[in-house]
Amino acid sequence: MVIIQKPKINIAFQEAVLKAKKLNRPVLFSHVRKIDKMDPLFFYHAGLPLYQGERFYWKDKGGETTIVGIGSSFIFRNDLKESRFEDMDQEWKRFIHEAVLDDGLSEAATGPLIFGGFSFDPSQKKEVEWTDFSQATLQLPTFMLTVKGDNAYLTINILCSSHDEEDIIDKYIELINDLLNQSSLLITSQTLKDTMEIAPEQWKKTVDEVVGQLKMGEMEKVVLARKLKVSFEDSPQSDFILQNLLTQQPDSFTFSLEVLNSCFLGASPERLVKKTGEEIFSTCLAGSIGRGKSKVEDRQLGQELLADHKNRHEHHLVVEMIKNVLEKYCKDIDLPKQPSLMKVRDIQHLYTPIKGKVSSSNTSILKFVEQLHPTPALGGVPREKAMESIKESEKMDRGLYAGPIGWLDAKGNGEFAVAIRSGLINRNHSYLYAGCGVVSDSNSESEYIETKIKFRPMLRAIGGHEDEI
Ligand SMILES: C=C(O[C@@H]1C=C(C(=O)O)C=C[C@H]1O)C(=O)O
Ligand SMILES: [Mg+2]
Repeated sequence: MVIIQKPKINIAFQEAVLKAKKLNRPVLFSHVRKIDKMDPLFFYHAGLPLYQGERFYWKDKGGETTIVGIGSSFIFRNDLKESRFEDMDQEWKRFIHEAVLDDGLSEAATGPLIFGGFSFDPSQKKEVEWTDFSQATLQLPTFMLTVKGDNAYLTINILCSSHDEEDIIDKYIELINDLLNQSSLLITSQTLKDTMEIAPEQWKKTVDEVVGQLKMGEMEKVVLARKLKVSFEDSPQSDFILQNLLTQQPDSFTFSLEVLNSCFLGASPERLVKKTGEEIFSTCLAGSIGRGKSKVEDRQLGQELLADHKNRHEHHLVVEMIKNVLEKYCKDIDLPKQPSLMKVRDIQHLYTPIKGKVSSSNTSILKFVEQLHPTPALGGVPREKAMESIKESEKMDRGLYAGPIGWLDAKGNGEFAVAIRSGLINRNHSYLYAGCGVVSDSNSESEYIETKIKFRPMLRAIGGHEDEI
């Protein structure tokens, strides 16, 4: 049983309250401590009764860092089209500048941290299912569990106002002790009523039209996506879907972002960018083929993908673009000459990891997010033209799908994945998204099948069956 005791926190907390009174504006108090390791899903689920709509979950691809946030001490929202990354960066820096940090550990991904997502295209007309999200929605959790290997850390973030009394800390200590001592994991499943593909034939026609434009040399690549609408008997719990994603897609970034009545979640194989101190990591992931039924068939398919001209072209465009961005802001770049294969449960991809060191230590992770998003793995080449084409031909709001999702801490560390293999839950409905890179030698039927495979991870996780589409 973990018990957090008051006296240790008290002095720093009083300092924050006094500072808020002196400045006459809210001041963040953030306390970090090491705790006994616990299952992050237990912690997430413990927050369900009191904090549904204010939780998040993040596990990185290698399972090295898991972060769970419960309760929202502050929510950073931005609806500006042009400057949302820069604004968020500035706002976050200002916010933590005045904070009182009670943190003797200085571990990455602990202490004040914001987690959230950016929409794919802020100039897209918003559809009703995305109402709960802004173009940038990042949450500073009240209680946060960070698990790294065998170590676990608890962060408490309290936004002290000038009217707060020093004893409000008691309320938080009581709440966190309840959350930490949750002893059972009773996650309820839900019944899926109906699954509907949105205009599949129309989508194939659109792919044909775009292929026509690509053949005329108007663009080199456009990523086209489509969606599935799923209805449930009752409003589904994100806990259930998350639990499935964690067990069914162990080699992916797994994320859940609950905001008001919605939850956006998924299991993506694709890193956009990670920053640890001075080090920058990104991933070029594009070009796909299914998994084989046997080891031999699987290896053959992998070899076929590595040798396939159309897929290599799709991939190459992504490598060139990410390389250009890293060359602008980094030194000591390490980029393999040839792609390798990344295999996840349902699909294999061409994969080229890339890393470097920031040339100037004040280049923030959000600068990289701004420069990289959208890579040609989700947008296209040339970027602006492809974005216009997507808006015109897809006729849907991608919302947070294909956008950057992840976290940054007060020390400048962070990681963002590309929010693919994902879906939105909104009351009794869920919307799943999948896309594919269209190039001049694409075939609409094969691209359709590729998106079908990419729906599978989410469809399975929400309790559906792959034959349903
Ligand atoms: C667009 C998606 O995936 C992207 C497209 C890929 C492709 O077309 O080969 C491969 C990986 C992802 O970068 C998706 O999963 O929705
Ligand atoms: Mg493809």
